Amino acid sequence: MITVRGLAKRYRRRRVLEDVSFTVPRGMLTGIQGENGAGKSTLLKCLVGLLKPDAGQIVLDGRVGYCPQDPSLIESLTLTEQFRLFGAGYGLTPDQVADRAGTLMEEFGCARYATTRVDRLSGGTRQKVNLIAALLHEPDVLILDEPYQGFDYDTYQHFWDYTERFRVDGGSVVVVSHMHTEIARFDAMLDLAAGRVTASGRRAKDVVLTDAVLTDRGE
Ligand SMILES: Nc1ncnc2c1ncn2[C@@H]1O[C@H](COP(=O)(O)OP(=O)(O)OP(=O)(O)O)[C@@H](O)[C@H]1O
Repeated sequence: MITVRGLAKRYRRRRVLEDVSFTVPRGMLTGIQGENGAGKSTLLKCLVGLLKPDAGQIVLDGRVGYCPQDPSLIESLTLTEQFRLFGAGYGLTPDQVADRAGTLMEEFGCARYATTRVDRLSGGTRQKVNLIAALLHEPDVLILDEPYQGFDYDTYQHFWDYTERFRVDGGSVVVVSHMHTEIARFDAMLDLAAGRVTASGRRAKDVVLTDAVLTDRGE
């Protein structure tokens, strides 16, 4: 579960997030949309602790997998080495990393690049590595910033299948998406504009933060 209340963030005098509040219950797939520069990536970076908000509270339950908009990969490492490094950061054993990375590379169609250096990969394959790195430790909460840029059609479909399974298994997912054709996939959509979010979609009421949610959580 993700709970955000009264989040505010500015860069010097540029106020990007004014007062953002929402919740994403377990088993829910929520999109975030908004025009370029609306603050979507800023919001996600605050969620995962890469940016310190100026005000507000964030509660994330469980392990978090974060896929940044721009892959933060080490160019000179092979995929296997890259995942070993991420795995160590997550506290996984080398055997756990090998097992999990092997499965995910097969699933996302990049196993043949296991011993290829990152700087020799195509843009779409780099993006697969970026996504796999976020999934390696079997997170409970997924925070994905335009994760499918450059994916071929099969991988794109596979991404949505994976996300759907993750959601059905009780995970919480937030995806920044500009793909209006995909809007029906989301349980709810958060529109970010002028530093605030409004919710739409079939489960819009479930992402609106109410005092009841906060009371349930004992806050
Ligand atoms: N480190 C930074 N320092 C100063 N301003 C920044 C910084 N990062 C982002 N900004 C500004 O904050 C605003 C929000 O940026 P952000 O990247 O969060 O938007 P976005 O909604 O993700 O955009 P896009 O759809 O283009 O990815 C923009 O005006 C951007 O120029």
